Amino acid sequence: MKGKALLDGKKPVWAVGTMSGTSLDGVDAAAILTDGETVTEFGPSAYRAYSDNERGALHAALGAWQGAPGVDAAAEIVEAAHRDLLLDLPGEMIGFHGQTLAHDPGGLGTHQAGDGAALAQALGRPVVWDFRSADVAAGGQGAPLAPAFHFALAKWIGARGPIVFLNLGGVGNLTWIDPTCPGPFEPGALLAFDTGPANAPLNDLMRTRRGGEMDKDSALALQGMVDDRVLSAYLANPFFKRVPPKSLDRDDFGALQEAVSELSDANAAATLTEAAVQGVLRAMDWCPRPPGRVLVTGGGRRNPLMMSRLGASLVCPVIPVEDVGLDGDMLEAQAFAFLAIRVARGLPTSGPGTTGVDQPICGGRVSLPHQR
Ligand SMILES: Nc1ncnc2c1ncn2[C@@H]1O[C@H](COP(=O)(O)OP(=O)(O)OP(=O)(O)O)[C@@H](O)[C@H]1O
Ligand SMILES: CC(=O)N[C@H]1[C@@H]2OC[C@@H](O2)[C@@H](O)[C@@H]1O[C@H](C)C(=O)O
Repeated sequence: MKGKALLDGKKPVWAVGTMSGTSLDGVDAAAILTDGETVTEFGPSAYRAYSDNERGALHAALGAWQGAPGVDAAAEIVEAAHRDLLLDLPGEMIGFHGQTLAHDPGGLGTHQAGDGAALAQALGRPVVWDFRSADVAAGGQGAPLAPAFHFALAKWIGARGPIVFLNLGGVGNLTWIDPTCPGPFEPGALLAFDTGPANAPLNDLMRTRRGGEMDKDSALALQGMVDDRVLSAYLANPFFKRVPPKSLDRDDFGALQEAVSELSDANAAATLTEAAVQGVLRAMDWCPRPPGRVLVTGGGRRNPLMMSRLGASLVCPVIPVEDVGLDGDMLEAQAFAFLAIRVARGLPTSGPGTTGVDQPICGGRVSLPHQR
């Protein structure tokens, strides 16, 4: 269904957005009151962790496309987690991202597991979903999509000059913003792209070698030394020279994972942490003008080594988004609530500066309850 029919006028609406991110830790859900252009109010949020079994099944389905073995099971895990989580959260509309299993914008497309139409039926509320496919079909990267929300947040915090939002999730992505532009898709307002792997390779290392979930508080990396040979080989990847916008699949840097396999646990963790940092530093070189601040969101802002290395390497302050009154655990979920309202109003969700698509485009499908 066309989004435009769903919401007329500019009255702010409560929407709930969800994100099941590339770290595979669980599902975040957060409500915001918005007209899709400005944020009026932040609402309640909730988190549902995946169990070890669920995470294992999702992990096993990574890289799989529709119809492949394991994909239906993965989709059911994602939908069940959302049914649990969303029952108690208010919101007239849901922005459902799903779980990215595979992302190949120049080739096979992009694949988020989870059926928004089934969720709309189960929850009795309209669900906006499949946010990335239309952008990819139009020649865009299909990611990142949070930048339109980052732009609204830059206005919300009263930024007067260029700033950067840096998301350190499973994959890293940054958004450079000129908040003096009237809208997110005016030429020059945004430049956004993925920076490289962030927490995903570290999480995988901890899972396979230590049976853990993450390198909590950089405990392991702090005991190790960066392997310069592995790091240089990683940084020679042509991805870093590619002009943005550009996006990544979670496991695009498999060679890095392989290269650290010969290192000790601690040296591997130190090297993967530094690889995430170096990806961001390379990315910062693409900023059209130096930002006044880098506002960090996503779980990596809790990684003390990653944060101190970034802080020591960049000339501007690098601070968690909490320092400007935002919630770094829920920011991406909030983004998909915001994007849902944009879709419902027929507003663009991506543009040349964010996904490289030729013209701003409104992605996302709307499914109403009782209408499959
Ligand atoms: N205290 C901590 N110390 C080190 N790392 C942490 C800490 N807390 C969280 N993390 C890292 O952050 C990850 C979760 O980040 P986040 O929730 O932003 O990822 P995501 O939403 O799945 O990713 P993406 O933005 O790629 O979709 C954890 O899996 C872990 O790697
Ligand atoms: C294909 C896909 O799911 N990409 C994610 C992933 O996780 C971080 C980074 O890679 C970013 O490009 C994107 O997510 C955020 C929410 C985005 O679209 O803005």
